[in-house]
Amino acid sequence: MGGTFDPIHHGHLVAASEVSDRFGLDEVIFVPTGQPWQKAGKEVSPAEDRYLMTVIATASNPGFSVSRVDVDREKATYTVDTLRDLRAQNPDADLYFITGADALETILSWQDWEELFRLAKFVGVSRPGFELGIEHLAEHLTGQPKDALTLVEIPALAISSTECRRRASENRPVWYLVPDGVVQYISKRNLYRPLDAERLDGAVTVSQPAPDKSHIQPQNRENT
Ligand SMILES: Nc1ncnc2c1ncn2[C@@H]1O[C@H](COP(=O)(O)OP(=O)(O)OP(=O)(O)O)[C@@H](O)[C@H]1O
Ligand SMILES: O=C(O)c1ccc[n+]([C@@H]2O[C@H](COP(=O)([O-])O)[C@@H](O)[C@H]2O)c1
Repeated sequence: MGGTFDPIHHGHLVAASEVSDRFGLDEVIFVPTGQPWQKAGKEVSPAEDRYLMTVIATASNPGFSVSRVDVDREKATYTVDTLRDLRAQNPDADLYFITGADALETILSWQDWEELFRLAKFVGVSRPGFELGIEHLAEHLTGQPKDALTLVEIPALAISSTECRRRASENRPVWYLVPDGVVQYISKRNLYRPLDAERLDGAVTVSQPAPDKSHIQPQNRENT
């Protein structure tokens, strides 16, 4: 499953889990983009932060892993390259590429899109606010195997990374929209920092009070 994951949220994780169950996948590989060319001009967090948040979010699931192929490639991220690299690393695997309804809508604008269906089977998942359809692709799928593209309804989670970033920048909670470790990573790295930095600094001070040392004996204090 490819994505910018800025930050990764429970919508991504539910999509991966549902598709894994539906297709009996051995593993779901999350592939954070390196340089998402269709988001050029928009502010995107450093690839290393997005990669680490993805590692944190998936660490507890033995069926999930994270690949650096896109993060380490020193050029714009194209799915055609992602799939070629994953194919080279997994020559005997059946590859599936999981994509949400919104991304599927734009697939004909992707680099070398004609090649994509030769490299992997595609799975399009439902997403609130977007039509899950293949009308725009129908003529391009003729001649392809029936399972070249499958549409899957998943439990609806109206979560987006955009909304998570907005909330974080307004100092509103992202708890339960993203995994707990990702909430903590966003705070630790000051990602999506509010414009009003003073307000954030205040909030950090309040949420991270100095440790209570009143239980430490006076002689111990002298030793520290
Ligand atoms: N809530 C969701 N339900 C189903 N699929 C989703 C959901 N959120 C994202 N996806 C899919 O996950 C993939 C990666 O998405 P991406 O990292 O761009 O997240 P996003 O929430 O769409 O981000 P942004 O709001 O910054 O555009 C895409 O294929 C996208 O369609
Ligand atoms: O290959 C392309 O040209 C292309 C263009 C836009 C998006 N994609 C892929 O679609 C996935 C979701 O992208 P995004 O930007 O919505 O996070 C991710 O794996 C991207 O690399 C791929």
